[in-house]
Amino acid sequence: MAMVGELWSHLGSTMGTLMLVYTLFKQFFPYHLQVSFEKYFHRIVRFAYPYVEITFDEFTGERMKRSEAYSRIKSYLSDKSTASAKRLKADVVKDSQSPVLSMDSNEEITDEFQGVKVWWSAHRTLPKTQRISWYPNDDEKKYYRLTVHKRHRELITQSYISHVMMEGKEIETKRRQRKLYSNNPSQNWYGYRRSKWSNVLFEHPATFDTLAMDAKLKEEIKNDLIKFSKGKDYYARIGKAWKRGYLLYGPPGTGKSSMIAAMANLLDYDVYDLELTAVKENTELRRLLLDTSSKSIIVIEDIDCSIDLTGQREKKTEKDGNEDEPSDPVTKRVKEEEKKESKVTLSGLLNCIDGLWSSCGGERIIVFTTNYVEKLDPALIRKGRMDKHIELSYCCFDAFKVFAKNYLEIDSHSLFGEIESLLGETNMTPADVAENLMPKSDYDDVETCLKRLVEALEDAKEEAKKKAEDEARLKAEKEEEKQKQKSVKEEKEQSGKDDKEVKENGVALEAAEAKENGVALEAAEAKENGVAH
Ligand SMILES: Nc1ncnc2c1ncn2[C@@H]1O[C@H](COP(=O)(O)OP(=O)(O)OP(=O)(O)O)[C@@H](O)[C@H]1O
Ligand SMILES: [Mg+2]
Repeated sequence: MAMVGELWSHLGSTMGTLMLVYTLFKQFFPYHLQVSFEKYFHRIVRFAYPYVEITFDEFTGERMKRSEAYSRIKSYLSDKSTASAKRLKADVVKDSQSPVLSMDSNEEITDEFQGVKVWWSAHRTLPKTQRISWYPNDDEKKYYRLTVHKRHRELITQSYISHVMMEGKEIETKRRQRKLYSNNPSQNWYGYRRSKWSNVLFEHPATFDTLAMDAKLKEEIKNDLIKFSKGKDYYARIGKAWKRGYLLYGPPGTGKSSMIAAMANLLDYDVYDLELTAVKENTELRRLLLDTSSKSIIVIEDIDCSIDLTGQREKKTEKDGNEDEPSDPVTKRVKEEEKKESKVTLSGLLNCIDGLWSSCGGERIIVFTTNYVEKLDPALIRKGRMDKHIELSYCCFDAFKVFAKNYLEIDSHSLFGEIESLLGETNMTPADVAENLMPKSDYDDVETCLKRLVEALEDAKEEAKKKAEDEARLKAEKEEEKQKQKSVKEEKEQSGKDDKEVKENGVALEAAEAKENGVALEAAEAKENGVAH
């Protein structure tokens, strides 16, 4: 690859002559003549200049999002510039060891495509007003410029640029260190850091080989993921956004987070760990998701704790709020505003998962985890949103064998039979099985570790039995208490009935007596009247 100095030799004698005229004119003519000459000179140069220039800015769009084209060109050129550019910049670090080199500002290199020569240069423009600051200037603009002869315009715009983008992406993918992102609170989104996500290198060692679970289920999940990652054309053909949702549920310590790490390692994806409680509202959530890259897994852990799924939490906060309601109307208003602000609603989340926004930006996997699947709103986990529901449960014998292989490097042992039947009788999480199997000192051999597990399983079985007995006793006591209360109630009702009868009888007696008395009185009166006549 030749240096860009060659570019000028291609401009030919016309440009050379023009430059010479310009220099002479500037030296020998007075200033007021220079000004009007310069105007015409630039027009002539533009007319005679036989090249097309294309600029690629580092940031584009209203939201000043980093341009993907810029990063791809950077990767593409870094390969080329390592061999030819004189000033290089070491800015990205791969495998924490080898720095990745790229072309420094104002450096230029040439490239060749189908026999056509093109020139690339890196630029940086500084703001007009300089200010003293510790931080890099926000107004600083970086860009690459591609220069090519006019007659190759079509080839360059139609084929060369796509070739650069594709190669650049491939180099990026090969080189990139996978990252684990976590969302920043929105007050940190602007200003110097200007980032919605913070990241660290993703170095979780879990893989599907180290994941202890049912072998058939494991294979099924792996195939599902691989099929998804290769499904670009398929998804385009059936008219679906290229994304897939997984719901991982099960008790604590059954490997939900480990499975997410294994998924990322299998597919070579980044992980975005989205903390929903730090997101104030639906629009913020949308912005966060728009700012994720393709080939990524977006994770919302413990989804049941992160969002008001049923409306109950909302009611609860309102009730709580009433308890210490401020009397001052201004504070009350501020509190109300705050309450209104900190809300990501279920519908907002659903919209982000499979609304129109969700299709922006290429392949993505969304994973929700929960310990309580029954608490989740069916709308959230219906197929199409969470396409695959995976239950991670207590350790089975298949899962134990994976641990035995990984932790103790054994495929069989005389204690395996006993362990298998104990695992069938009692519930122990993979996390607990792993902890018991792990050698605790250099003196712990295979036998010791397996025996420790057997003991732990027996203890767990005993405990579970005791717990079941206690529960049964408690249930029986409760039942007895209920029966007692029932019979007391019945007795009371009975005695109430008796009282009523007594009362009713009393009233009837009184009525009969009154009647009798009334009749006697009337007879006496009639008699008296008769005597008088
Ligand atoms: N299925 C498994 N395979 C391999 N290791 C496991 C498995 N389950 C648990 N572990 C081990 O137990 C530890 C805890 O597992 P993990 O964090 O994946 O559980 P979890 O299901 O995400 O739990 P929680 O619901 O509390 O978040 C991990 O460090 C891992 O080593
Ligand atoms: Mg977890």
